[in-house]
Amino acid sequence: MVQRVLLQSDVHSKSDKSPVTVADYGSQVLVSFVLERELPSVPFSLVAEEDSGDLRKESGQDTLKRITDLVNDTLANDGSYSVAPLTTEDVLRAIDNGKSEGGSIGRHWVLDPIDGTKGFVRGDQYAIALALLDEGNVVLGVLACPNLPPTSIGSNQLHSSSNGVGSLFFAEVGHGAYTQALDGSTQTRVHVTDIENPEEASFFESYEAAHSSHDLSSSIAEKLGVKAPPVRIDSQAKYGALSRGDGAIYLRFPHSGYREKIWDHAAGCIVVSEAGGIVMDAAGNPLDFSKGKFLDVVAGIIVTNQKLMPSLLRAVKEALNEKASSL
Ligand SMILES: Nc1ncnc2c1ncn2[C@@H]1O[C@H](COP(=O)(O)OS(=O)(=O)O)[C@@H](OP(=O)(O)O)[C@H]1O
Ligand SMILES: [Mg+2]
Ligand SMILES: [Mg+2]
Ligand SMILES: [Mg+2]
Repeated sequence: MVQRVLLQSDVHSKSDKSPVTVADYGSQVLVSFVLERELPSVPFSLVAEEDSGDLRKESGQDTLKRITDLVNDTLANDGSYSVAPLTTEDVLRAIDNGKSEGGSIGRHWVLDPIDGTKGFVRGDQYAIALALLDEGNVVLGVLACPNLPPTSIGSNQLHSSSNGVGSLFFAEVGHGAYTQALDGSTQTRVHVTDIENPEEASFFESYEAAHSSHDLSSSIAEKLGVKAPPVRIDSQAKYGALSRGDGAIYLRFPHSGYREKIWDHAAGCIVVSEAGGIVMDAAGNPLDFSKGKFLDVVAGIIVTNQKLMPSLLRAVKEALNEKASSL
């Protein structure tokens, strides 16, 4: 809904030049509000992407007002909470609830209120991604993908909003991964594909070439013998689609200097792992979510099933060596 009516004036640029919209802030306010109310007995710590800095400036006042109206309309339409309308101060405070640093001690919620903001603004794929860290390990993950159809996708169905209902994925450590349509239909367990032959595999990568090297992934795919063209979609919807076998491999190789954040991978990582897949960095290390808000990965992130991982790792090492020797 917000995606459909979003005005260009509601898209802003952050200090790192990435976009943020009233929907990113509004989603962070709503998730923070609901977590606090639903789980009052759990000490509340939230590591979330957005902060209130720009909204506290004079230039941010109109945006803050629009976020507050959006959140109040959403709460009123939903009707689950009978509370007085939130003030702009309440909204700033709810956003700032997301300031925790995470780490290896205790429990922390990890939130990307809109992952794939560029996809959201384009009308393509995006996700709301929430995970729970316990002593540095991801123990719970939920991915809502409003534009990802609940049935398996082909590459031709991905680049425009689905007018129908989207997909929800969730996983708890040791209990498998599940999906259901976002309208609340029955839950089904998901499994990654059991393809062993890379010639039958297809792979996902970022839609945005600025977020992941398409050249490197194409060289890896070629070495591995993958025949299908890349399926490019925004956000952790890639992890969701992979968890139910829509594709076999996800390759992510950010350009040098970029540091990955935990909220871009925590929920997706547990969904895929509980669906039987493996998520590693390019050196074959598991992702370490215990170091605060950054993920220190070697070169990039690769995801696939147990059978394909050894040959994928070999192809990645070869492609990275070739790239290094050509520099
Ligand atoms: N330069 C650069 N390199 C690598 N990654 C970056 C970069 N800039 C941003 N980001 C992060 O990418 C998140 C979305 O990327 P995705 O790969 O999921 O989607 S896509 O690239 O838009 O297709 C995106 O998440 P959101 O900000 O939540 O949309 C960013 O955290
Ligand atoms: Mg962002
Ligand atoms: Mg993100
Ligand atoms: Mg985001």
